[in-house]
Amino acid sequence: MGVILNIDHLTKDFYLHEQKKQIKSCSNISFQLQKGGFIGIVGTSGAGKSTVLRCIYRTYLATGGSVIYDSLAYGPLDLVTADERRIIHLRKAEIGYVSQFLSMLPRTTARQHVIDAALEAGFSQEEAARKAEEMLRYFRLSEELWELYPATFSGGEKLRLNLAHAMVKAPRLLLLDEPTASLDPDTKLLVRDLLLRLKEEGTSMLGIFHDLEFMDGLCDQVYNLSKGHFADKGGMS
Ligand SMILES: Nc1ncnc2c1ncn2[C@@H]1O[C@H](COP(=O)(O)OP(=O)(O)OP(=O)(O)O)[C@@H](O)[C@H]1O
Repeated sequence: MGVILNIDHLTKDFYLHEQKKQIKSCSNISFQLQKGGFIGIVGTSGAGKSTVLRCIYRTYLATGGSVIYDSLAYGPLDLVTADERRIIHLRKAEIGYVSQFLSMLPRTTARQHVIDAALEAGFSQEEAARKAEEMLRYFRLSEELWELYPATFSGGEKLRLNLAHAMVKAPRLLLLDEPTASLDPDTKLLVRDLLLRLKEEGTSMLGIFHDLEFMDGLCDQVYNLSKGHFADKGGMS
């Protein structure tokens, strides 16, 4: 199968200019994700879990180390140093990211937001519209909301829209930052089923979840960031 993501001594420091203070967000993180694999990330609060995902997605620029991603478009590429144009292409076509927070253009309806993601991934207009509907239905976003701007949606509605937006692309690599944090148990199960389906279809995934039960049977390995090594399946070793 091979390795899709090789993270080597990844380090991110922040310098707070006003306080003249250096913050170590994550230090010397090294692990590999196999193609089609699913690694769950655990660790104490503040250990740097979100920072690692953001450095991979390049919303944060790492201060040290490398993140070699075996891309379809360019072959093996260091996401820490890759030029912005390539990063933008990979986000559109290959790498998905879901967090608890919705980020979208202000005057875009819920339906259009998901269609845009499918178009970016290369689907035709007709396919994009069909796939967007399928995802919105799957995540049970009420049809009454489809033509509205999501600014007024509830937390759970925003999250379900986020999931539809990320998953409509069926990305090659999916980064999940606590995507189920504010969901009810039924919707959590929907997310879990879809992640299992994506896994069967070959998507490689890296996810932060606080719910260890949710991770059970989904993740092949659990990486404990605070301890810097792979933990038992329960994630607590
Ligand atoms: N933009 C930023 N500027 C300054 N410090 C930051 C920034 N982002 C993260 N940090 C710091 O880096 C450390 C790690 O944060 P991060 O959000 O990655 O932790 P986490 O393991 O995901 O925590 P939690 O489980 O509580 O969400 C924290 O001390 C945080 O304050």
